[in-house]
Amino acid sequence: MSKIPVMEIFGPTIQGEGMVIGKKTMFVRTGGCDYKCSWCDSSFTWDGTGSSTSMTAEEILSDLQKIGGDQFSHVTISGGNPALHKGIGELVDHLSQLGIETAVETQGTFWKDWLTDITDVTISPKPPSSGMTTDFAKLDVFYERLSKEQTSLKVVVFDDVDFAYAEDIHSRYPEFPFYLQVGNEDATTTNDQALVSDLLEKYEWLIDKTVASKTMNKARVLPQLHTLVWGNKRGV
Ligand SMILES: C[S@@+](CC[C@H](N)C(=O)[O-])C[C@H]1O[C@@H](n2cnc3c(N)ncnc32)[C@H](O)[C@@H]1O
Ligand SMILES: Nc1nc2[nH]cc(C(=O)O)c2c(=O)[nH]1
Ligand code: SF4
Ligand SMILES: [Mg+2]
Repeated sequence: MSKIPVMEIFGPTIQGEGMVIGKKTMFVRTGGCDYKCSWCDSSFTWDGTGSSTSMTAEEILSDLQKIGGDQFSHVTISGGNPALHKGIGELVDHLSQLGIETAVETQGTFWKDWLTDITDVTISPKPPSSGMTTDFAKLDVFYERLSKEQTSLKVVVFDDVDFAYAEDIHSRYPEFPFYLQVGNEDATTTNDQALVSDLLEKYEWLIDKTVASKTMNKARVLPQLHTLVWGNKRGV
């Protein structure tokens, strides 16, 4: 039984991003990441400013039920990079035995076999503005092993260079549904009004870029809905 470092368990809330945006879900956020994106909105999972609790799959399930009661049937596992942790396989087994759907958010750098049992897999390769470099051989493994029904690609875009990177990703992996997401440049501000106005302006810019791109005819463009509703608040 391998333990999982857990930073936070919260919900039910709505999935604010990507392929199941708007869906009611619980969140399990794991600690630790192999990346350190310059603009990471969850850097407390890896920069030493947050603390994790080492938990078994059974303990996580019990907390989910304690916090969410019978008011959920979907659990999103995010991080950090949840694909660093072997023990999540057991959690996914328990949840699917209970008829609870699962989602995972990962950047596509480490494969785990339990990923094939996840209902909604979001792979989010990182554009140049993050400061990270994509290992395409690793992404190819995800493309080979996951079905297009259970998977989506989501690229966060901050500028023109990121948009060109997004076009490249979508072209390389055409079978996976593709999502563009507005980048939040200030993931710590508490000035919600200024943040929302800035994010909506960025959203319009990203829509304009998408409309003008023949590569993006099938793409979907989304904001982070939770940020528009709750700003940079944690645990929502
Ligand atoms: C915090 S990450 C955790 C999962 C995984 N490490 C990953 O990056 O895919 C969850 C999602 O938030 C996105 N994200 C992180 N910081 C962001 C920001 N400042 N603006 C918009 N999206 C952001 C990531 O790209 C990813 O899609
Ligand atoms: N509501 C809500 N939706 C989300 N979608 C992805 C999130 C994440 O941090 O991985 C997230 C989050 O933290 N909250
Ligand atoms: S890969 Fe995800 S969790 Fe890791 S630093 Fe980047 S955005 Fe943050
Ligand atoms: Mg987030």
